[in-house]
Amino acid sequence: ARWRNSPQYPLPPGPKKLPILGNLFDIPSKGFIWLDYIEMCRRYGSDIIHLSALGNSVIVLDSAQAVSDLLEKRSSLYSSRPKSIMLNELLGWGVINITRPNDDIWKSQRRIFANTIPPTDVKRFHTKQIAATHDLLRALAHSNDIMRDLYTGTTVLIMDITYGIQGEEALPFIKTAVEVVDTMAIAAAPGAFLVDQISVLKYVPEWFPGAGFKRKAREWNMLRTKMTEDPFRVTKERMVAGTATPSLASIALEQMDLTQDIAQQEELIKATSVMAHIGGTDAIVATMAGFILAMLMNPDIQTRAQRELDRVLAPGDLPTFSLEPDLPYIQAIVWEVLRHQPPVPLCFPHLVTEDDVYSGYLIPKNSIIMPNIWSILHNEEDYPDPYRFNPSRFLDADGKIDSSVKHIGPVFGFGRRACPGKELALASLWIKIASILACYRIEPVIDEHGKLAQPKAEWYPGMTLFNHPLPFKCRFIPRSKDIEASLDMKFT
Ligand code: HEM
Repeated sequence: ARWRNSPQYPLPPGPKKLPILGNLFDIPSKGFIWLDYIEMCRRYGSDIIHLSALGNSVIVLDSAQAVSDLLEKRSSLYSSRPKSIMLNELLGWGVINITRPNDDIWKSQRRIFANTIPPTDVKRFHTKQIAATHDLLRALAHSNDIMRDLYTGTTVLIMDITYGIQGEEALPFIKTAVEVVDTMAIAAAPGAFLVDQISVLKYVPEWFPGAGFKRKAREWNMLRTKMTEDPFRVTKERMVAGTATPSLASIALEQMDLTQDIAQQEELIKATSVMAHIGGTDAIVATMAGFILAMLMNPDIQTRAQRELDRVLAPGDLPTFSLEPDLPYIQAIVWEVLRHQPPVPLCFPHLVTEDDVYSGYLIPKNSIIMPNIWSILHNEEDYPDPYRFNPSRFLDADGKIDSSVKHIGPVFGFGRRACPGKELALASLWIKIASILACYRIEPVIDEHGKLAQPKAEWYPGMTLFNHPLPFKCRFIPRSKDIEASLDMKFT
């Protein structure tokens, strides 16, 4: 085993372990696994439980307190990542920030992020965010595939921010990106591939019965290379030609230390860029789709948001970032969408690098730590009636932001590993949500009997670490023709 028991402290509670296999059959593997883990913690009456499977030690943390005590306050111990053979080695993703152990390569990539997308200066991307939002508004006017339009809009923006690849030029990159993110989500889920439990399996030849994972891995690795190399090449060519616009990749390339190994620095920038592309797409699309569903299911909330916008905007105007302080209800909607359906409900697993003791329990070195973000954001004490979609929970009696309500920070992870795209993501979501509500009434489609067909609001039920809605249909009905001029288009 890669971890060991201690004679002094017991392991945290958890299901009974079988010899060798441990809890292999207790580990949830069907979908919505965050709910299974909540249930398991309840069963053992503990906000920290222990599981093991074929030599891996897994700790599930179920409360804000435990997560803060360990992942935040003891961040130096709890900020590595488990090694996934499927994801890191066979698919080749071991080079990017999110999968990297807490080594120098990881630190360098975080530094590139901090220098090129600084959380204190997301303003530098406001113009790009507004342009992408207006493109999305135009696309939604005639949308017959909302998910596709949300993906397109999100990818176009992140390609601009990451590589300076703008508008329609970005479209060819989208197909690869969608496929890649799916493969990563499947490969990253603990227990998804047996190869991660039994590492010698990686040497099995591809044609061997049962070695389908190797064929998959080879195809998925080719996709990764394509997604990493193609856009980076474009940025470099443009820099040479003098036609590049500022982007994460171009700024980082300009900031390279020419006295050091250039090839090595380029590899780091390439990895940071593809990471931004991946991190900046899927969670935003899931959140936007979740927002649209929430508006369809809660027409009164939509009406209240539109009233707030109508009080602040002149007819024909679209929201700008300077209006943020005047639109607290829109802010509350953004937070509530993220809280109600967090896009990455079990975070990305952390790894503890030393033996530790917490609440009288041993946390063995090399344990995989799974903080349950879903559970933290559905805690009844912090968020009464947590399954109800209710943006007002973030506001006081005067409709202002109530600073005593717990912030949705956990949705972006913890400690030194916390999402470096947080501020960029919140700004993108805010402007898109405010603008869609200003421009359109979101309505169900009309069925063959002439009745409003309320969508079912279903979420992907398979085994994945990413929580996202299944495709659905709705109508975007322009609220006023006055906006046509701002968008430079005609609605009909
Ligand atoms: C709604 C949007 C987003 C959500 C909910 C989200 C959530 C998360 C979460 C939960 C983690 C894991 C943190 C941890 O392990 O403690 C993470 C990591 C990360 N995210 Fe995001 N993210 C979002 C958008 C973005 C964007 C826009 C970018 C980049 C432009 C980005 C880049 C990253 C990177 C690079 C990491 C890895 C950090 C590391 O391992 O050091 N994310 N994100």
